[in-house]
Amino acid sequence: MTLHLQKSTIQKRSSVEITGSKSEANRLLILQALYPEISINNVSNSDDSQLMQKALASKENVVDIHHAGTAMRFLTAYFSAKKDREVVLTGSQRMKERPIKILVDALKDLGADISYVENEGFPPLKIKGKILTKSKVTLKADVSSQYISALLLIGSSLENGLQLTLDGKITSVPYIKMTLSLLNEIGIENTFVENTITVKQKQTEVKPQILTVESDWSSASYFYSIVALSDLGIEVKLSSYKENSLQGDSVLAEIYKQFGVSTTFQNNSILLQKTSIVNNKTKVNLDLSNAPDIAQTISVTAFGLGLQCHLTGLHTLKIKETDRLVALQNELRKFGAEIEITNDSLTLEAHNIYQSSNNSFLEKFTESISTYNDHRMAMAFAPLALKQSFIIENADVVSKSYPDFWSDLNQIGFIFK
Ligand SMILES: O=C(O)C1=C[C@@H](OP(=O)(O)O)[C@@H](O)[C@H](O)C1
Ligand SMILES: C=C(OP(=O)(O)O)C(=O)O
Repeated sequence: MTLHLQKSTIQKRSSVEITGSKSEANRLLILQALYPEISINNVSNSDDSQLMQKALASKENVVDIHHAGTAMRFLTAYFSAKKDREVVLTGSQRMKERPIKILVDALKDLGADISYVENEGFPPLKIKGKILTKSKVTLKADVSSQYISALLLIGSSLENGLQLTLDGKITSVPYIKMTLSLLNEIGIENTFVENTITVKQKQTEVKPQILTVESDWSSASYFYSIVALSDLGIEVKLSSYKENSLQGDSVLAEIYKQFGVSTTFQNNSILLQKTSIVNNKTKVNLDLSNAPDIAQTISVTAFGLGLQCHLTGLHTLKIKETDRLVALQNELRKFGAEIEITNDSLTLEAHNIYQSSNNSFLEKFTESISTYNDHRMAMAFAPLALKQSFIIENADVVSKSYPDFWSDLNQIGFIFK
């Protein structure tokens, strides 16, 4: 689907209900498969969570999780420890390029039987489930926290629990803490001290309980960007959110203050308001190693406001749905951005493209934005429609995390052709 976004203005006041966090949902779905006493409310309607549910219910020999990174990693651990189940776990072409050796080696150290079907170090994987007898393992922690969460999620079902030693600088830490908090919520004891995490074996039954998934903060980021690029006084209310979130991307509330957006927690909602005009001399300087999924949103917001911006801690972006650093560079340049990237950083120069008279830039702009099979490319660029009309290619990629994205944008005032 090619989407022609028209230059739009959003309503003065609007509200949007956002689907559950796919990160929380995919963890709880694994835990529910291990402990059926758990019920889950507000499961994400994202493709990634639908695929996780389908995979867990499947009796087939081949399980295909398409683009879903968390499903790939979490199910690798889950199937490894599932006695008498043999499965080939595969995914999209991109998934076959996303490394998994660190997790596979750690599981093998615990006793798992996993082999590579195509290329060493990458999916698809042939997994022969068995009882994992060992409990101590060391793994590299600077590539993806999902390998760590995958192990932690099955830790309490292992004979002797789990003791992980993390090697190197730990990346995406809030996602590891989210996993541990959810384990805590269902009564699984764990500790995280310096570089060692322990998960105790579950001795007693998990109590029947309902867990409610908070709405997705990464999805909220696009509304932060929309409000930041809108006029003073604009308000968008998002539900359902809480002040003490398990999601690291809730740091948005703090980050977007420098883009003139205030956040007020009200019952189960957040009210985003454009409360100040941003000085064009503002220099945005952020380390996003704890919140990699909002790097694209923040880059586009900074560009839309014409601000200088230097983002670091982006070393994981190259192995996500696409090489997000290259994708951002290619697409922001189409809008006239001066942007430089390294393997772990991105720098944007200040500009006054949108301040210059009569949208002179707009007339020059004919290209359309490529999305690289990456939902976040489509969603991060959409707010620029508040500045000018443009085309988004393969706009349906958004369904990976946020299937209702375009209808929600339409509801608040975005116009499409
Ligand atoms: O555990 C999770 O739910 C996630 C962890 C992060 O990945 P990395 O740890 O690979 O950075 C994040 O980018 C991804 O969208 C979801
Ligand atoms: C990186 C992401 O997802 P995953 O790694 O789970 O595919 C994401 O949603 O931005």
